[in-house]
Amino acid sequence: MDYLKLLNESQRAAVLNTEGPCMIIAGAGSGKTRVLTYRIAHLLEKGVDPFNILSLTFTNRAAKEMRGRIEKVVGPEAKNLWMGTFHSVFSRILRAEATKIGYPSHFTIYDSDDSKTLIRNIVKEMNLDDKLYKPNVVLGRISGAKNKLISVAQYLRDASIQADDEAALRPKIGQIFKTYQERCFKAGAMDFDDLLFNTNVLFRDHVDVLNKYQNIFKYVMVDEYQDTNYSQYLITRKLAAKDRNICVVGDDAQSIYAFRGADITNILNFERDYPELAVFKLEQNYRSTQHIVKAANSVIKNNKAQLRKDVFSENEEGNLVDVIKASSDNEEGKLVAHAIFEEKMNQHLSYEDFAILYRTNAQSRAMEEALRKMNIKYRIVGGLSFYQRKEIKDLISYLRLSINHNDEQALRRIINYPKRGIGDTTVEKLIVTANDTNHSIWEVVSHATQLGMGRAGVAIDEFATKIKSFAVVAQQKDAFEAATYIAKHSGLVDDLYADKTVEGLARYENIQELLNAIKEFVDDPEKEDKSLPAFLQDIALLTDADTKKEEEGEYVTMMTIHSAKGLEFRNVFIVGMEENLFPSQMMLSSRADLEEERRLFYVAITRAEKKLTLSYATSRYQWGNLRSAEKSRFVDEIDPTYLNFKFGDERGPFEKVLQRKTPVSQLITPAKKPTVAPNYTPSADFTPSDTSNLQAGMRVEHPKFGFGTVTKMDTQGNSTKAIIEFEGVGEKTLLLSFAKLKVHAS
Ligand SMILES: Nc1ncnc2c1ncn2[C@@H]1O[C@H](COP(=O)(O)OP(=O)(O)OP(=O)(O)O)[C@@H](O)[C@H]1O
Ligand SMILES: [Mg+2]
Repeated sequence: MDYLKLLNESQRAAVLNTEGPCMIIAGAGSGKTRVLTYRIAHLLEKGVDPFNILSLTFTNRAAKEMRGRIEKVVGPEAKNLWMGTFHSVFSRILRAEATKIGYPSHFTIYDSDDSKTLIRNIVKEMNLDDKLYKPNVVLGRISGAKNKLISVAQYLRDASIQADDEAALRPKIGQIFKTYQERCFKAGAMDFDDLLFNTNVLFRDHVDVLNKYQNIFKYVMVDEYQDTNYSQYLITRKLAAKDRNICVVGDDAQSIYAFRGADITNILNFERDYPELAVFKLEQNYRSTQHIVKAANSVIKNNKAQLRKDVFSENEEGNLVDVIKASSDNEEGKLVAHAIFEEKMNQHLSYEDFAILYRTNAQSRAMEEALRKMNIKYRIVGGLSFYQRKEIKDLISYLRLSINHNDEQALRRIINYPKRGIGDTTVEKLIVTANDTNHSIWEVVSHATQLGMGRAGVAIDEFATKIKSFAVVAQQKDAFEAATYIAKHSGLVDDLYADKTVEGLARYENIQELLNAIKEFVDDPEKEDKSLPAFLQDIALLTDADTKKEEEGEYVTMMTIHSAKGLEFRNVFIVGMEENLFPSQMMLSSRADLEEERRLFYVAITRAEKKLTLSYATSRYQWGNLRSAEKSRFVDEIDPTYLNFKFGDERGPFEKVLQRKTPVSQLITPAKKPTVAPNYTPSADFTPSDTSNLQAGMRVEHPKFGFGTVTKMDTQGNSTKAIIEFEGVGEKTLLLSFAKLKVHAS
């Protein structure tokens, strides 16, 4: 019971109070997540079966971390806990039960790109004005409705739930919504919101299923409860209705997802639903210095809508909050980069101790440039992730279509990629036929020759045959073997391979990287299901905050404030503290919006443990124009006793750094070598490459990297990697089943 010693009195009380409904609404850094973690550990110690505990977190990463901590207390049993985001836990349940609500168990999960493309297509098919019916706007409306559990029928019936401008400006949103749902259903696909919407449908229409899960989840816990929407609220309420062992933790002052339907009334509803509720208050912040906590308090007290809390810290007083003023966004980047470098050197820190937070992803560019110039390594969380790249989406579409032939978005993406003579008109024809006859596009595709599609018919037929053969492979092999097979036989690899530009090579390497990721998935002892559908589900459910690439070394973390929720860093920089940027221009028209923006600032401040720095620029490029900018009102809301202004003209320590004659270079990792061998022309034909006897020391040739020597072979399971030092290019790790290599005598 050592873990109980790691808690203060109120935290301990909340941990020990395992039975019945319980709510902890408490300030930032007060140990809410810690309480949840040890509460679960405590339940397990008391003998509760891990299979009976459900814990819902904000990101999959948070779940993983929590599981790790619990494992330290109770051992490997922690693996059996149900943990993850709402979307990942409930998609797992939907997989098992999908057929009950008319979906295939291998349903596809549409990401927001798929959803928007589908909407764009529907708008086109309906001959509507695409400037009025922008995919973003339409998807926003559809998503808003689903999060409130409003069905298409209800939406069409009840004009009062439509937004103000709809009747006049966009009267067809309801119709688009209807077609969109029909098309998703026909494609055997659910979008993100459907995962929650359909879980509610499942539990509403199938009492036996609901009972089953009520009996499984004897204890339900939700972190970041302030950011749940109505649909999530209802799911947890239904699940907990039998045993009423539900514990939610959150902080109303950190509610930042109203735009996605998060609803603060869920906290009030909770009190109404469970009159026997035990409420715990935590007020001591363990994360931050006193100055940081006080600065945060002075900001949030400007909000009218909030539950009263007195958050205090008994940590050291700490540094004042630095405020950096720069003359431009580029200078801001430079000053921040220098401040990071300076602080790291003076305090003997690691780059891992630093985070740069911004309001929108677009702000990362100037920061990245500055960091790169200083050779400070950084990693961006979220943003355009690996899985959104074109070539990756192409291969994933092949994988998806092999698993679910009805997947319309996947099919449209690759039916003529690589080119196989199925032109746009043919594709249009297929879609019209599918819509007119109420079939899925695949059903039309697989009967193309009967439908008299002419010459294209043959190509379509071949395509269908290919996909069917992929399905067979996917059924028999693990995710890695299946994906490698599909990558090769789809023609995609050859197509990328034929592109000899630097970008082409990068795309080719990305495909390799995806296969590496699948290999890792298959080799992960924690994954029970190694099949292709399991892998696809895994990646479909990554949240923005999950897309951090795990790389060796020390990196400064960069991300939006939204993604930083729940995290903590020793040193935090909040950049772009300017009017119209933060608070965002779009959030200035109502008090509610402005208060949400202020809560976002509160979240940002409270991520810092020891030191907080705010920065702003007096001019900035936005949409290609240089604009003058003004310091954010939020800076002025902080009690000036806690601030230390560092103006551009009295830079002091900065000046010294800026003038330093690059001693910095000694810390620099050498610039990346080019990835294409310089002045190299292939000496041979690479098609029949036999690498079965490849060994360290052998000399090889690669059509892009040129000549090299094998330094190491690495076999794991049935996959072998060769580590090769290429002349003029450097070391590369290649998967043998995939690499085109010619072996020369050593
Ligand atoms: N009783 C305690 N003794 C020492 N450290 C603690 C204690 N409680 C919490 N902490 C530490 O304080 C930090 C903040 O805790 P935690 O992340 O659980 O807070 P939180 O309330 O979930 O914060 P947020 O509102 O940002 O989600 C963590 O580093 C945690 O380990
Ligand atoms: Mg937390």
